[in-house]
Amino acid sequence: MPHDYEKDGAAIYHQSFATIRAEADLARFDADEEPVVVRMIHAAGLVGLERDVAFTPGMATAARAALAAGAPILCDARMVSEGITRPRLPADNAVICTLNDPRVPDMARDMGNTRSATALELWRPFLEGAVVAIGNAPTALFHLLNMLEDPACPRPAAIIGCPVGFVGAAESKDALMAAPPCPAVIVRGRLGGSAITVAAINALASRRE
Ligand SMILES: C/C1=C2N=C(/C=C3N=C(/C(C)=C4\N[C@@](C)([C@@H]5N=C1[C@](C)(CCC(=O)O)[C@H]5CC(=O)O)[C@@](C)(CC(=O)O)[C@@H]4CCC(=O)O)[C@@](C)(CC(=O)O)[C@@H]\3CCC(=O)O)C(C)(C)[C@@H]/2CCC(=O)O
Repeated sequence: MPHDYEKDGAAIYHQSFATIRAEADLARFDADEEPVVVRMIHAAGLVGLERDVAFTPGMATAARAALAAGAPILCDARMVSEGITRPRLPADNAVICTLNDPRVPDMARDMGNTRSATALELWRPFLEGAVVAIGNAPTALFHLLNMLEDPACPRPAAIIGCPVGFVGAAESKDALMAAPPCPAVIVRGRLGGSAITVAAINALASRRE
């Protein structure tokens, strides 16, 4: 007997988002934030994630405006940059991931840091007004915060700071929210990851759903 299952992609999304809106407590999010949180929950398959999502005031509005104005999107990992749905982007925005640049391994050895963190040194020409998406590497978020301690370092328009894991993830996100250098959103604690981060970008790039 063949399995019967939903085969219409739009219907699957519709049903998922309706389930999330029925089950999650989204009351504290504004109209620009709510669709972002819905997509983050959707990517993680985890109602309850909303309790750990923290925006600085106006972050979602600022990120939407930056993307509409053509801001580049700077990603820590290819898993993030590859997940961004290009047709959603409002201004054919550049999506940049420098992790696999051939200069990075030698630079990382010289800097004594991970490739993920070191790759951010190649962001400097693109950083002003950019939307940053860090979904994997805690060291990348820590290094970005260190770069931005220099007042001469160009400022991004917004940071999605959702690295994941057990070493440095919670600490790097706490550091971001303790002194945000620009509008930011995080998922507190160990939770995070490339899929959740991509989902946030894809929501911010879309008209409200
Ligand atoms: C310590 C690292 C962590 N990686 C995690 C989780 C995942 N990483 C995957 C993959 C495929 C990649 N991770 C690298 C970024 C690699 N991961 C690290 C580093 C060693 C250090 C980063 C850091 O601590 O901040 C890092 C290498 C580096 O020198 O920077 C990756 C580049 C490794 C590689 O393939 O060379 C690669 C990224 C590929 C890309 O997309 O461009 C996983 C899929 C794991 C797997 O393969 O099993 C997974 C994905 C998680 C996600 O949602 O993004 C952690 C948990 C973040 C961990 C850091 C924290 C910890 O607690 O250990």
